[in-house]
Amino acid sequence: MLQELLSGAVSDAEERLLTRPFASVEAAARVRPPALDALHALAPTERVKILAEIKRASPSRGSLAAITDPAALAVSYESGGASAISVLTEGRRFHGSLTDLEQVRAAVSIPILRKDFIGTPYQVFEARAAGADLVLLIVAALDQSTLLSLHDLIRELGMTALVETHSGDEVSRALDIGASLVGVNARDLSTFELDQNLFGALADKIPSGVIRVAESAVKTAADVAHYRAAGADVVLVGEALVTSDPIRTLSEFLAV
Ligand SMILES: O=C(O)c1ccccc1NCC(=O)[C@H](O)[C@H](O)COP(=O)(O)O
Repeated sequence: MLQELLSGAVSDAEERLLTRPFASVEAAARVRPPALDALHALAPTERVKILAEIKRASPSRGSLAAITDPAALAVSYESGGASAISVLTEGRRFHGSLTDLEQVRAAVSIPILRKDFIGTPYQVFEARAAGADLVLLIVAALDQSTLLSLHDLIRELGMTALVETHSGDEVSRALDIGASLVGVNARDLSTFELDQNLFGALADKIPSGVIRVAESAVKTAADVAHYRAAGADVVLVGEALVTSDPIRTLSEFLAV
């Protein structure tokens, strides 16, 4: 499933390349105002931070929320206290787009993550051109040299990579490329199985100085507290926010 999601996202980008050549996207990326400092926004503090996701649908859960106005939802996230916003831009299974990201960029002043299946430099330039400050790199989807070169490009463009892992070996690979922001996804992206204890099992492998992000499977404030107790600096939440009153839910989650 993961390789299918990656190859679908890469071929959709190849389709866009036909009408928006590489050089013009790269130029648009390089002339944007500097990216926001996501490492500062997500830095560890005495309180857990929330990376709030705009998620219409997913392969594991189907349709979640209509979200006709992603910018309005992003404004709610920002006013509810989210530290950064994740925008799922994958179209086939998550029903997102780069237009969503552009609209969110115009509406909020906190960092924005392009959450997608990234496998090529073109997609990284697209992210920056649309206003992203962070880009997701999924270790399981990429060989080590591609992971390193995409990570270097993200940094060269002044952005931050959220390097996502799902095993101890993947955490080692993330640290080997010099990741400063490492996520542990409770969701196995091939089987969709959720393991809320995986973050706690891997957190010790992530050294201090590297920001630790617990991803997925948060339904309640108790779930946020579970991740916080296991060492999460940041918790990434999608479904629980898009299927509730986000401001109320964020206030419960941030009270942990
Ligand atoms: O959510 C899915 O079904 C999914 C399937 C395959 C690849 C990625 C998938 N989701 C991306 C995510 O990692 C989540 O959207 C994110 O961590 C938030 O998860 P949740 O709070 O459980 O909605």
